[in-house]
Amino acid sequence: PAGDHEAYLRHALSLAQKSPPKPSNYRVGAVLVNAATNEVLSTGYTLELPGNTHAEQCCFEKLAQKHSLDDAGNLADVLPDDVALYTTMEPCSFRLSGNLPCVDRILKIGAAKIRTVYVGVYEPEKFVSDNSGRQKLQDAGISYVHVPGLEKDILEVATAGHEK
Ligand SMILES: Nc1nc(=O)c(N)c(NC[C@H](O)[C@H](O)[C@H](O)COP(=O)(O)O)[nH]1
Ligand SMILES: [Zn+2]
Repeated sequence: PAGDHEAYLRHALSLAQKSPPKPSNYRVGAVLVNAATNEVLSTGYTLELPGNTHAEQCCFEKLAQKHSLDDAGNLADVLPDDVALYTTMEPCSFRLSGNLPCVDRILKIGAAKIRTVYVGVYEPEKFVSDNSGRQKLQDAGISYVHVPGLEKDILEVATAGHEK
């Protein structure tokens, strides 16, 4: 039910608040859920893992570590059939750092397992003006759902490290 979606995004937003503010990125939180059982499989927030890491990336890498996988791209081997990714900001399709975008990380895991991506906000124009993630995910057969209602809170947290 729709109410659950907001609850998962609020959980992701609470994770985003743990992210150290930086002027060059956004503070984002992500939660990976087994949609059939509502079990939370993994969580992540921006910079949680060492390096210039994204929330979704941390979500995947933590779960890969838990399953002794050296490449999160192989998570399909250990994921249940109907997984949902909740992320406060839509997955990146390009990163100014040149690191692998999270849309590509999702596509590597595959639509057979990650069925739906729920996002709280679209990426603002500040760093990357034309996030093409939605189209790429939908083209791969992944449902892409914007969950309304938390935009103001999500953006406030996401941009806390930016010059006012
Ligand atoms: N969905 C999402 N999750 C994150 O954890 C995060 N930090 C961003 N941010 C998107 C933004 O486009 C990139 O942060 C900049 O493009 C700079 O790229 P780096 O982050 O340095 O790789 N987006
Ligand atoms: Zn990303």
